[in-house]
Amino acid sequence: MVKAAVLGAAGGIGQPLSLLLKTCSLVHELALYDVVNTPGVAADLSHIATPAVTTGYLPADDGLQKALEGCDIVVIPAGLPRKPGMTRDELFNKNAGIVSALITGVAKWCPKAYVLIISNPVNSTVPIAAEVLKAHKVFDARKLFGVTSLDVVRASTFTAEIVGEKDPRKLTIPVVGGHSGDTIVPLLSQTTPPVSIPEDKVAGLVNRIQFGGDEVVKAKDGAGSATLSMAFAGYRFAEAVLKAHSGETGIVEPTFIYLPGVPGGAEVLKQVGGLEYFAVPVELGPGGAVKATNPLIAASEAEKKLLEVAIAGLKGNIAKGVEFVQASSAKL
Ligand SMILES: NC(=O)c1ccc[n+]([C@@H]2O[C@H](COP(=O)([O-])OP(=O)(O)OC[C@H]3O[C@@H](n4cnc5c(N)ncnc54)[C@H](O)[C@@H]3O)[C@@H](O)[C@H]2O)c1
Ligand SMILES: O=C(O)C[C@H](O)C(=O)O
Repeated sequence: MVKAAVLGAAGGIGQPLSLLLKTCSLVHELALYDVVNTPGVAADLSHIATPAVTTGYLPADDGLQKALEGCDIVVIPAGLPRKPGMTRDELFNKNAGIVSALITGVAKWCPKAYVLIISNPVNSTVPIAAEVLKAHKVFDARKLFGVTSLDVVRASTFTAEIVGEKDPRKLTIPVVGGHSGDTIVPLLSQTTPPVSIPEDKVAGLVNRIQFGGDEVVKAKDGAGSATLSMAFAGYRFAEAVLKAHSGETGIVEPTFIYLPGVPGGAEVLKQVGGLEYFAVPVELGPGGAVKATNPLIAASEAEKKLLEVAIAGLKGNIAKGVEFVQASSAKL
């Protein structure tokens, strides 16, 4: 029996993501938590004829505790989205506190759950989550994931457009680094099956993958950022974790992880100047991350330059998250 919780379930991502989880045959109980509107969202979803029993919780009456108790997987899209002109880092001041409070709940009530962080800035909110779990002595790096799947989905979609592949799902592209602008590094040279991208199109394609989020923020014109494509991508990653949990083998998905705590992570860490967090394709198993793969060694010269820029950007983002928790850890 698998219990899943969505924290931030009434939001733009939370609602469609909860809908997809409600239709997932690997989920038996679905708990929706938000500071608003979850009773309505849960009532609505509960009429769908699938087995997952769906309940909604608000902060009152120990709602977070009730949502999290017994959870096997917690997906967190709670927090503010960007408006045009903002960077993801500008969300830090609001979202850092939201994520650390929710992870404190995870540490207390479901410390063994897989935790999938969607809330931005992912480059900092994942280190925040890790530090909170460490402070509570329940940190298992194999179960904490920064969800970078939207970058992977975009890489397939935009590359397919350029090479004339009608079904983007056929293209697998390792996207590594972090989740913001030039910390996102698509390793197009390692696309499988191999594709031939016209040389004059490569830089534009890389830029579109790195700044795809801005494209949506701009188009939504003040009404938020990617929600539907994110729900698709977040569900894809959650389903991968659940399939691996149920024993399916051979599942590999890129995700932003704490390298020192994942088998194979030390190899990647050496290659990224000692950064402790980095997204790489990760093999998943019943306990979460089984092995971090290292596609960086085979990066092309141009990709190595992109990696240098990503590493420099990530350093500050990661330190900011770690320092936020260390400065406030007395309050946890
Ligand atoms: N990782 C990614 O690739 C990715 C992609 C898209 C968006 N995001 C991020 O996901 C987050 C959510 O985006 P959205 O478009 O769904 O925003 P939204 O504003 O539509 O929804 C956020 C929800 O979080 C809830 N919330 C706020 N504080 C909370 C708390 N303390 N506890 C529980 N719930 C709380 C809000 O009530 C709201 O329902 C943003 O930070 C956004 O930047 C990440
Ligand atoms: O761009 C954003 O702020 C949301 C998200 O991180 C995205 O990549 O779409």
